[in-house]
Amino acid sequence: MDDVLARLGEVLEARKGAEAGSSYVASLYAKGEDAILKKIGEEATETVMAAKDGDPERLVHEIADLWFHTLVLLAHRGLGPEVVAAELERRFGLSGLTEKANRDS
Ligand SMILES: N=c1c2ncn([C@@H]3O[C@H](COP(=O)(O)OP(=O)(O)OP(=O)(O)O)[C@@H](O)[C@H]3O)c2ncn1[C@@H]1O[C@H](COP(=O)(O)O)[C@@H](O)[C@H]1O
Repeated sequence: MDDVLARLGEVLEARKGAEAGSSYVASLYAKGEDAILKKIGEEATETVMAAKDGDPERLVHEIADLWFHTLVLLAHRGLGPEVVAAELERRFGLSGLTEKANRDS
């Protein structure tokens, strides 16, 4: 899983050098950050609607769209998926320590 996110992050970084209109991501960068934020808002709404709808395939599709557009935002800000992975890992480590402390007390 880390690998596909890392490879996608590299493609998103490389698209910064692409001509506007040459690809979906290049076009989104050219429209500016507000356009990326708008897509994130739309995909978040579509995720909620898919969850209410109850179709698991549609839910996975919409969450993939949501993750994808958040990765585009990160890349636009000069960041890669590894920064979010590191933050989640840090939290997981903290919660692991808390659980261990509770067990040991
Ligand atoms: N993973 C994705 C990906 N997920 C979703 N999307 C696009 O995100 C958009 C989702 O928007 P919507 O659901 O609103 O669908 P839509 O109505 O077609 O989109 P809009 O016209 O409203 O923008 C669609 O156009 C999808 O094609 C993606 N576009 C690209 N990628 C990956 O990003 C890489 C770079 O993409 P390109 O720059 O297009 O080569 C590719 O190799 C892919 O791996």
